Amino acid sequence: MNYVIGEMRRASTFLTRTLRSRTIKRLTNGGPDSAGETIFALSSGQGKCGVAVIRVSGPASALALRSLTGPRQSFPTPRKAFLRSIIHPHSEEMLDRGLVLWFPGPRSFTGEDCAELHIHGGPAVISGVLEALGSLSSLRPAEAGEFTRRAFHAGKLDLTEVEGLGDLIHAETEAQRRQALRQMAGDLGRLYHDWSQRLTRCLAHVEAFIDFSEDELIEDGVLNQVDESLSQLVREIEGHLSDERKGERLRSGVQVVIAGATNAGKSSLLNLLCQRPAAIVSPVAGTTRDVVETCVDIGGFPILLSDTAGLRDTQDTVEIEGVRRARERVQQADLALVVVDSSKLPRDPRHVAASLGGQLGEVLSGQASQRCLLVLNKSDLLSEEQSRGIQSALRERGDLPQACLLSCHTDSGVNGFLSVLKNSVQILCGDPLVGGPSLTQARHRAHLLECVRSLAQYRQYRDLDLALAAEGVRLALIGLGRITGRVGAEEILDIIFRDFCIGK
Ligand SMILES: Nc1nc2c(ncn2[C@@H]2O[C@H](COP(=O)(O)OP(=O)(O)OP(=O)(O)O)[C@@H](O)[C@H]2O)c(=O)[nH]1
Ligand SMILES: [K+]
Ligand SMILES: [Mg+2]
Repeated sequence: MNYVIGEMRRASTFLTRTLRSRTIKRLTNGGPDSAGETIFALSSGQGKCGVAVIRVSGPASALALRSLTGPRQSFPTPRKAFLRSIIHPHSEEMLDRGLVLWFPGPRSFTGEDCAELHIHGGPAVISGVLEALGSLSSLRPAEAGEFTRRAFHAGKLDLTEVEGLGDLIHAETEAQRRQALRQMAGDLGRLYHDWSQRLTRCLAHVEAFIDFSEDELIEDGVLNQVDESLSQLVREIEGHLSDERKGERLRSGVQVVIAGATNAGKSSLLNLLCQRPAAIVSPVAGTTRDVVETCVDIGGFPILLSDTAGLRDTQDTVEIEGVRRARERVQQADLALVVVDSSKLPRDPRHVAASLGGQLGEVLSGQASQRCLLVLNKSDLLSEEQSRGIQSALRERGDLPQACLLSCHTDSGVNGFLSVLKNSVQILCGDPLVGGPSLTQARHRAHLLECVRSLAQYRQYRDLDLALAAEGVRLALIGLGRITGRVGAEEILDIIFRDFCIGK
């Protein structure tokens, strides 16, 4: 978009006003109060290990490194590892020999001067070196997350990248690692940043229209272009939101519930999937009452598996509560594994599908859209003929969900079931490397919804009161900025300068 802006004076008034009274306040609280302090911490895990890494960040990092390596050893060149004796600065006792690294700011993780000491991982060595660092008056122990917070304030990472880093540290399965790594690399942040920039441009154009249209200093059609850009943006954000929570699910684990009639073998299936006797198995109907939960990795995807009480009518008050909890879990689950005792299915294959449909309805209680898999257990109890009959009934299963015939006792059919389960979970989580980056947190979803709502305000007031409409765009921008933690006056100015070619 090109504007015909005649007067520099007017333009600069507009800019100043944009800056002073309409700027979006920096959402990052300015910066760390602790800037200027030098912090240190053990960055590797607690407990005995081969190598431990101690990190130092802040202006006194060089001093700390010099103090702990003594005057007779040369100071390391940047970003290279050097073997050095680590010496207590006051007692001059040698504490260890290890690798030291020097990362002068701003080319460091935190953007500040940083040092790393790679020492032996024994508890006494670690505490000795930490004590030596603490004995230097300019240093103090870091608080939780303080290194990353400094990296954020230095602009090294935006909030989505910080969250990606946190997720990477906590990733337990391959797919979680891939998703976290992608987010940490800034894919998600870039997507939101691109949206922010487009919104900012729209906002600048609406504001310019408010200020200059009366004097006919502005091209016609500017607002139409804004309308079009905003509609396109809303479509993209809504597309990103309608991902069926794939990324969030992968991040926090897919909720899979095992449900069905008593004694169908639900607890046996749970134990088989987690490879340990997590739940009690017995021939007594109604053995499981509480929900039994366990986490399993199915083909790289994280699953939160819950075994539930068998569904039946009962007078036992404890069991009644168990059944209530089971039904609640089924409602909340991403995927239900409905377990059926196949040895109790009708002998006549023509009646198998109807019987399965009835049992399924009993478990799902009307939730037709619920994703589920049928697990026909105890196949070891079937005759060859029965087994063939069930298989053929399943081939013509009509509107029944996918079904697997297996035995928890002999493991027959279990591999086939595992691959069906993996496929279902993969569909629920998506491939974190394919397509746009996934929405991974409820926090992002909330801010994006806020953004879409605010853009509806723009449309609502566009022809009634342009100032109110512009406010909608501004609120949308704040919503997006909250996700990355970066919406600043400077960014608005950058775009205004670029688009308006003022003061080149
Ligand atoms: N023959 C055979 N028996 C099985 C199989 N799976 C489970 N069972 C037996 O079926 C009985 C019930 O198994 P559970 O795993 O306790 O069944 P459940 O569905 O959890 O039962 P509730 O918790 O009481 O609802 C036990 O005696 C198991 O040993 C199987 O594949 N074949
Ligand atoms: K049982
Ligand atoms: Mg059980």
